[in-house]
Formats: sequence, structure tokens, C-alpha cells
Amino acid sequence: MKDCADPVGPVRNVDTVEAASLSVQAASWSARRASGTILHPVSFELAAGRVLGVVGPNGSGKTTLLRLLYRFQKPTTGTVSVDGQDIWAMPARAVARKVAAVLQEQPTDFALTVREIVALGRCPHRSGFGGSDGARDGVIIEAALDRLDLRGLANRHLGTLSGGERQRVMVARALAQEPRLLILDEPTNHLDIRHQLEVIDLIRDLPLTIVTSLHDLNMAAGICDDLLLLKSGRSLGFGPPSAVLSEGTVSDAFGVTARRERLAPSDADHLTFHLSTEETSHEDAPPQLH
Ligand SMILES: Nc1ncnc2c1ncn2[C@@H]1O[C@H](COP(=O)(O)OP(=O)(O)OP(=O)(O)O)[C@@H](O)[C@H]1O
Repeated sequence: MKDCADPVGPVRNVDTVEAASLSVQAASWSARRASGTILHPVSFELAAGRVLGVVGPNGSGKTTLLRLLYRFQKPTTGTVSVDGQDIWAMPARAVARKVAAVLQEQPTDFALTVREIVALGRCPHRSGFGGSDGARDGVIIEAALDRLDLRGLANRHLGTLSGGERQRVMVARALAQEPRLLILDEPTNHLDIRHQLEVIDLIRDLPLTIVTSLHDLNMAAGICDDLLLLKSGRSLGFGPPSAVLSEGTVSDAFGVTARRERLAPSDADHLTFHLSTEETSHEDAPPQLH
């Protein structure tokens, strides 16, 4: 790889990377040329190793919040701290050694191979220019390829892959970055059921702190320790999924009638959604929509 010198330090398997704590204090965001606040002040604390799901309707501010967390956009007010350090008081490269992001927008490096794309994840850990690949980098890159089942595609050019295969490459690149905080924007987009389940398993298994936006509320409740529910750029709740996803709150946030049902034979909780204005039998149902 170009522009990166050999790293120093022992090989660290992605399975042993330490997780970071995340603290968001009254963070808001307004676009310079747009009127109005897109994300109103939001605060939460996420302990190391927890998985936070950010949920809410289209345009509610999920991606905007995630952009504040990986230092792409600076909060207009408030702070975002990783392991107690304000990420805007740190050099970008130091943040990139702690925080990795997998975004909805896919890169356009179509001429690079899968292995070369994954290797890009090592750049924040290197110093100087013109260095060659280190043995440690090679081990980490191959481990990331294995983890996402990409060994068979390693020499293919990105431009020849399907949307789902590209999504897995982006997750592998993020793992090669050895982050302590992993930000995922709709990570199951483009994935078939099997690969959705694999990514979900990965999210649950990785010993990292994870913040992920998700549209599927039942999936979010199943894999996340905490949820943050946004509507029109404001938080409607932060906490355990069972507390945040009450029928009334979900109905209010999404403009639907939500009902909590029990699945058989698993006996698991499951939300269903209805456009109808029919009466619901539940106490926290919202006022009828007209
Ligand atoms: N740079 C910007 N300038 C002006 N408006 C913006 C900008 N970025 C986001 N917005 C607006 O802010 C709102 C929130 O956008 P955001 O992408 O955060 O929503 P989201 O919850 O991720 O939506 P979706 O579920 O559709 O992906 C939208 O109305 C969007 O058009």
C-alpha cells in the first residue's frame, strides 16, 4: 500500500480490540445554508461495548447524528466524546484510529480490488510516506476478509461486485481499521436474509461499542442494548428497546398504529404496524389519526 509506513506495536486481533465509551452532550446540528435546526440537542451516554440502535422515520436525523459521531460534521452546539476526549479536540487521524464508519453511500473506487479496499482501513495506523505493507497489517487484513467471508472475492475489483458484496467489503474495511467505536448506517441494506443474519451476528459478537441506524424496529430491538428514537430531529426516547418502543411512542413517531404482539412458538415480542384508524385494545395507543 502506498503512503503508509510500517506500523509499530503487536498484532491485535479484531476480537481483542478494546471498546470505547461514547458521551454525547447536548449535540445539535444546523446546516449553514438551510434554515432551522436539523438535529436538536441530544444527550446520551453509551458504556464501552454496548450496541446502540438509532431509529426513526425518514428524515428524522439518524444519518445527521451518525455524522457527528464519526467526526464528519461538527456539532453546532454540544460535544461528542470518545473515551472522555472531545473528538473535535483530537487530530482527525487520531479519531480515525478509534472510530470507523460504514456508510450508506458506497465508494467509487471501482478499480481497486477487495483486498486493496480492505487494506485502506490500515491507513490511520500508519505514519510517514512510502512505507510498505507490514506483516501485522497483512494479518489484520486477512482476518477481516475471513470474518466477512470475502476470501473468495479478495482479488475481484469492487466494480464487479453486487451491492451486498460491496456492503460486506465496507464492513471488512472498517474492521481492518481496528476501531473501538464502530458506526454503521443501515448496515443490512442490500443484504439478503442470510447475509443480514451474518451482519447481525457480527454486530452482536464484535467486542466494540457500536452505533447503528436501522429501519427495522424488530431487528433493532433484537440486536441492540439501547435505542435512540428520533422524530423531526428530536429524541423521543433513549434506553432499553422495551422502554423506548412502546406502542404509543412508535405510533407517534411513525404516524401509524403500532401493536405489540407475541410470536408463536418463539414467544418473542414483535411489533406490527397498521395504517388503519381502527380501535386498538391497548392503553398506550395514540389518539386516532385522521
Ligand atoms: N447538509 C444538509 N443541508 C440541508 N438539509 C440537510 C442536510 N443534511 C440533512 N438535511 C436534512 O435533514 C433531515 C434529516 O436528514 P437525515 O439524513 O439525517 O435523516 P435520516 O433519518 O437519516 O433519513 P433516512 O431514514 O431517509 O435515511 C432531512 O430532512 C434532510 O433533508
